[in-house]
Amino acid sequence: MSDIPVVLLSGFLGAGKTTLLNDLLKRSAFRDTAVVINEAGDAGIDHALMETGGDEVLLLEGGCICCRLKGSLNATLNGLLRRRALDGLAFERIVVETSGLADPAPILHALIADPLFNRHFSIAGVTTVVDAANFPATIAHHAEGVTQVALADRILITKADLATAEQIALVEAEVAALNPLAERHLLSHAARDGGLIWIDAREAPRPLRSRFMASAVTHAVVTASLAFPGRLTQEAVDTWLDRVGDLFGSALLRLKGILQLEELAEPVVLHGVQGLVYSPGTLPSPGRLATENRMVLIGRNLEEQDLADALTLLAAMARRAG
Ligand SMILES: Nc1nc2c(ncn2[C@@H]2O[C@H](COP(=O)(O)OP(=O)(O)OP(=O)(O)O)[C@@H](O)[C@H]2O)c(=O)[nH]1
Repeated sequence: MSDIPVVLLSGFLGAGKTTLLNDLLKRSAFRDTAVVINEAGDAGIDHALMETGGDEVLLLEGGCICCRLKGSLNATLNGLLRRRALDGLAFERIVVETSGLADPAPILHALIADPLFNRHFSIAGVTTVVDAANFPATIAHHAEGVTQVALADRILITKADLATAEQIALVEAEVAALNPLAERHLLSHAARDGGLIWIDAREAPRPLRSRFMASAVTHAVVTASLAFPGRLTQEAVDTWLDRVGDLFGSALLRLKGILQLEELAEPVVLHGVQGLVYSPGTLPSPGRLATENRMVLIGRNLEEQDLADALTLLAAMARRAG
């Protein structure tokens, strides 16, 4: 896969997204990163900026690129791609800072529905920033705060220096209830690592702790995942996806899978958002995922058992070797 990985950086208003981006942009390992921001006013990026053209694309001192969202995200990404081809703008990865009130699901949906996006880019995960002091209040009043956490592949809990140990423990428990599978990190002004924004969803996820993991506690967000052996035909996967679409419709917020297909030597990656499923391709170095299938379903207002049943059905469709 020679496509450009795109990470969505999500998190509620003031949670600390820009602060993390500033740290990321100082790291030499990320000098070939393009950052898309969507603030109308000041970028908040505190590097010395050097304009490379009359438009919204800025070359930062350390070599990174900062680009203001103009029109749709798809148009902005394609604009960056054009500038890369025509003006030699150099970047290998993109981080998109989403608005604090944005639900990542429609953003992911718009990206994967676009054939041009799929030809040149791939989704490399959602990283969500959570404010240790304010998270309970955020999710009590804003549904977007819940979805931002539920759909994350990695969660960074910021402002640990402003919260008590009890507050942090409460936030960690709430975050784990909403999204038991995401990796979690605690950050403060003294201990910050913007590099953690980066996550490649195509990399092997961490092992599941049990055959089934489900969490249905708060805010009606349910997550279920299953690891299972065997190989699936493309036809079986298509049938299963149709079935899942019919059963859950738009209540299924997200689907993430790594599957062994009979037709392919390497495991294939699947992303589904709001009824649309796409595959960015196969995992070139699957490591321990060379033989196993994994599927994660995240839904809203669904029964945990229904998600588990759908996963069991998929596992039953896999043929065992020999
Ligand atoms: N004490 C402390 N303050 C932090 C930390 N992270 C961010 N802040 C502060 O929180 C405020 C908001 O941070 P931003 O990085 O601008 O947050 P944002 O998510 O980009 O905000 P929006 O653009 O409004 O969505 C700033 O004053 C930061 O300095 C942290 O770990 N500790």
